[in-house]
Amino acid sequence: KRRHKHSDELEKKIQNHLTDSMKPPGADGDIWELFAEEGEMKIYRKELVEDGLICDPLKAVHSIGNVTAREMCHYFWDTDVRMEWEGTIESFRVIEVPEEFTTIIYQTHRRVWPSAQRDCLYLSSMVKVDNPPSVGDKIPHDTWIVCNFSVDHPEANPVSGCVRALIEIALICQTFITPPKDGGPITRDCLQCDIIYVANVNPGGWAPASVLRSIYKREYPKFLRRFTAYVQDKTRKLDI
Ligand SMILES: CCCCCc1ccc(-c2ccc(S(=O)(=O)CCO)cc2)cc1CCc1ccccn1
Repeated sequence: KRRHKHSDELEKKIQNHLTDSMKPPGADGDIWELFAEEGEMKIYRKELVEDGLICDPLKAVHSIGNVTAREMCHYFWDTDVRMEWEGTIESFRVIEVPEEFTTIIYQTHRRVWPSAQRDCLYLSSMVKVDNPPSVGDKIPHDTWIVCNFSVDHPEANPVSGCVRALIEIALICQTFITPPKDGGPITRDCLQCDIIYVANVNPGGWAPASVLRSIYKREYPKFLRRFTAYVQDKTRKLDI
């Protein structure tokens, strides 16, 4: 059961995301504010201040065609392509690979004046979910999750001057297949991928509420637009 130091914590977090994060916003009686909407993409936030720090939880739901849940999670998890879609990190290093689809990453984010620069040290794991809860009456073909959460590590060797931000993030993707009416083969056009992205970021130290909230308001929609477009582009049939 315990494959590495963080196995138990990882399992618990994945279970929590599958029960809590997969509920549509508002189902849990919580009041989510819809703050960005573009087509199928809807981004919700809550205002949360902990110890005087802005820790606004974020939840985004999206649905895109022509890709599978595994492709979405692979490109989100795979550090080989991280800098191709991530716009806010200045540098990152894979510190340790505890097991095949689990890495421990140290990354620094671009500094946002007047706040101090932030860094993150987190475990990132990609897992296929066996018995997913089905949302509504659609039956998913498969469900994948990437779970990123802050951990400690002796070899982080942090950049001096950085304030350590703490993150709890998950990308949960489900593939839905609509076979062609004429009984023909299943192609990419039969695929739909439903996406849930939840992010809880504690900035780790003081930053003006107005600065933080404007960063989140700008960066999350940009990230979801850019990342989903990136995966659709990487998986598109090669133009012959
Ligand atoms: C003064 C700035 C304080 C916040 C700095 C901060 C901290 C953490 C994060 C962040 C955001 C997404 C992830 S991830 O989804 O796991 C992907 C891998 O990188 C991990 C970390 C970002 C940012 C910078 C602000 C910001 C907010 C949203 C989106 C992008 N940038």
